[in-house]
Amino acid sequence: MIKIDNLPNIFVKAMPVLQTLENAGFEAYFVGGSVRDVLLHRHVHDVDITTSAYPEEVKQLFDKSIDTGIKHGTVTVLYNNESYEITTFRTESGYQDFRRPDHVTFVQNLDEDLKRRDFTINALAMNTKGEIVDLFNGLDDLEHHIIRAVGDPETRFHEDALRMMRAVRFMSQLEFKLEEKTRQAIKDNHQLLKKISVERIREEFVKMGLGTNSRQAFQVFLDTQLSEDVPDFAGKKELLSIYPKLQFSPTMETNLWALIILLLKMPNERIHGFMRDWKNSNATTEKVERIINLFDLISDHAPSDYELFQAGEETLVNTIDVAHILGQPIASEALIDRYMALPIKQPGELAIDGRFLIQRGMRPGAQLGKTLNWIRAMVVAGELENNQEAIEDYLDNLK
Ligand SMILES: Nc1ccn([C@@H]2O[C@H](COP(=O)(O)OP(=O)(O)OP(=O)(O)O)[C@@H](O)[C@H]2O)c(=O)n1
Ligand SMILES: [Mg+2]
Repeated sequence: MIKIDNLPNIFVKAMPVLQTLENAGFEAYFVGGSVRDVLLHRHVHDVDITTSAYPEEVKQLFDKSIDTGIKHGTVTVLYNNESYEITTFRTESGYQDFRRPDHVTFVQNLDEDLKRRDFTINALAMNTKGEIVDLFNGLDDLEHHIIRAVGDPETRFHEDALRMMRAVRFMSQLEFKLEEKTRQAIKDNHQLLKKISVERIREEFVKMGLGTNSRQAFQVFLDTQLSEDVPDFAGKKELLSIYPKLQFSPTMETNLWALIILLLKMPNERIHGFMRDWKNSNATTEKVERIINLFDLISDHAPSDYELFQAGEETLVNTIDVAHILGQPIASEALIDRYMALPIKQPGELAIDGRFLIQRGMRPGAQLGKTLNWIRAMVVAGELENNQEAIEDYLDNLK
């Protein structure tokens, strides 16, 4: 049996939680992503615990707990200022709608619990001694970098169709290959994805897009027809097939969306609806629109200092990144240098504000806004010094 020595601190800190369960006569294991990631020497961001104890029994053993998903057997326990999700061994049955089990059945052993998990590499468990339980050759698949469904892939995808998106997401994040039967089952069942909420699909899509192997994963996303069953991608395979041929992968969510929008050759007035279809936040949508606007502007002409100022640093850097990924020649260093040399880089850096103009006797209103914009433009253009006295002199001379 494989045994991990020198467990990362996140496991060491959680060990007393497992020990508490064991001391009370229950079984307890780390399971899922944390076990996979420690074996891959990847960063472990959280640990999930599975146990033979029923939720009520778990709650009795710890001072502080929250019923996060008690219907599905999950209790969140607070221990030493950390929170841990503890889920009772369970199977799932009766998948009426291809997304969430109708009901869960608690089971008495770990084997039954591991059987219903999505991929062999996610069906590994680890006990308090650091020993790995591997019922489906997950260790072998980890070693050979293979994503393979546990047991029958069709059954796994009918239980939860989101798992098909998880398959390509893990391909991208872990740089793994997709086992042939698992791939075929996705191809045969991609339309089940229609039943899944856009929020859940988006989460996996973004993780795929930002993974280090996103271009290879995207190719499989297209080949298996998964792309036909996500918002606004149906019938767009040809345009999207550029993605796997790009030189680099995006590392920011806003830039991923901007790339997709540009590849889809989307008219500007469609962007808002597209982002809404994917249930993106207004904040993300606004950032993406700013990137597209600047991209269009830069493609059209060399931006003026004021246009660079209006774009702002974040949008400028992101737009340069997007252009770079698309292989568009763009004088990125010169643009950054020019931006850095601007007398002011943000509206708030102007030496005066509206209040200052009002103190000088201007009335609040549209004219005041125009004057402020005008002064700002003069300062950005380097035609007026950014200090109160210079600006006052300038305004006095206008009279
Ligand atoms: N649709 C799903 C979602 C999750 N799981 C199981 O629940 C575990 C935890 O799920 P989750 O945290 O969503 O994924 P992780 O594999 O832990 O990956 P991540 O690092 O993104 O958290 C998975 O490893 C897998 O065993 C599953 O079988 N089917
Ligand atoms: Mg996880």
